[in-house]
Amino acid sequence: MIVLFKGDGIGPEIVDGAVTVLKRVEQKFGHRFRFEPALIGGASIDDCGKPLTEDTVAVCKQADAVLLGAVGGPKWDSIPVEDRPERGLLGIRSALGLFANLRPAYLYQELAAACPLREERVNGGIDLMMVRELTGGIYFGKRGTVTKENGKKSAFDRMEYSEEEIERIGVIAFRQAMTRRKKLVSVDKANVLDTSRLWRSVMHRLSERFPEVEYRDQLVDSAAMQLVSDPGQFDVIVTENMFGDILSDEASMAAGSIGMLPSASLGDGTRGLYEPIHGSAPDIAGRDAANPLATILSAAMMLRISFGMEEEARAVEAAVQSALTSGYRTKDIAAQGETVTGCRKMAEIVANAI
Ligand SMILES: NC(=O)c1ccc[n+]([C@@H]2O[C@H](COP(=O)([O-])OP(=O)(O)OC[C@H]3O[C@@H](n4cnc5c(N)ncnc54)[C@H](O)[C@@H]3O)[C@@H](O)[C@H]2O)c1
Ligand SMILES: CC(C)[C@H](C(=O)O)[C@@H](O)C(=O)O
Ligand SMILES: [Mg+2]
Repeated sequence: MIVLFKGDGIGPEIVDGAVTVLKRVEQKFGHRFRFEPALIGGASIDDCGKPLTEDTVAVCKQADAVLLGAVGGPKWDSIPVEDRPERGLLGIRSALGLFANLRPAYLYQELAAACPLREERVNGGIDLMMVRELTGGIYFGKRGTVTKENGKKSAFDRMEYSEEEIERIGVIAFRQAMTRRKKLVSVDKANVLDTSRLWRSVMHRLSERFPEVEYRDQLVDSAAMQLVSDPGQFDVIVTENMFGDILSDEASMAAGSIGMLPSASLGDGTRGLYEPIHGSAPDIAGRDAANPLATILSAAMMLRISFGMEEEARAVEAAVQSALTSGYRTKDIAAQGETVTGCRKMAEIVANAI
């Protein structure tokens, strides 16, 4: 069973696109997926006042996989942070124990013109895997706002990591590297933060267990710079929650658009949550202008990881490649003068190419 969280903004449009493709996979390969629609984020707030309910969490715990569009938008921006749509997303990641977030960034040759980096920076190709810790760090630490004696406020967000949390994400990253080009960069801020120094010492220990992996550490500010100056050098990057959030949006531009980057959030078993890395894009919502490919590629990751359907996953990825090779472009990936295809049509083109 697949829980479908359409969410907010462009969420319904891009999830519909992914479902169009999954229905084609059913037809072509003789499967039958059971889709279970559920509410999260602003859609859930509008329905019952909460961004995620216990009943919804219970349904997700019964599921094989969860496919999510995006949450959030201006309508809910003035709600206190604990009740905002984004809390629903953090809540489901945490409730399902999804500590490992895999965010592959790949530049399709056809999209080189859409990439804002100069050609010589990307012509060696870009194919990297960001492994982001997802249920710890500053996102989940103690936080608060206090009023001081002088009447002014002070706020804090605490960042904490245990060795166990670092080790389990590190193991995932080293294993990813072993299945790829065997290069791993761990990104931290060890020249300032204690959490980063602990992070680094655990990664060093792990690197002895994976001697075939060429390992190095890099400070986050320098990594941010290198991601735009020479993105092709990276194979696997492992980093903590907030650095990974920021660096993956940055890496998406090396791939041409944030509308191209899928993700898988995983825990100990095969159940996963699959979602594009981008948000609800309120500026283009409801206009059939969103790029559905990140969500479609997330569905491909779901087929591969949660359902063990390698052939089907490859068929979806090949269909995305074929749509791009045939010249179809949503607005975000269209170079000057290229014809623009809408969200629904793009999904149909991909589905028909399977
Ligand atoms: N996983 C999630 O659900 C998630 C992720 C990030 C942000 N958000 C939320 O989304 C809301 C909007 O955030 P934001 O504007 O900072 O980031 P965003 O990722 O929604 O949008 C940033 C820019 O990228 C464009 N964009 C994003 N996805 C696109 C797609 N598929 N096709 C074409 N263009 C696309 C948008 O139009 C916008 O110009 C906020 O409420 C934020 O909290 C949710
Ligand atoms: C919406 C927000 C909570 C989320 C995050 O920061 O993890 C988003 O930016 C993402 O990248 O999935
Ligand atoms: Mg983000």
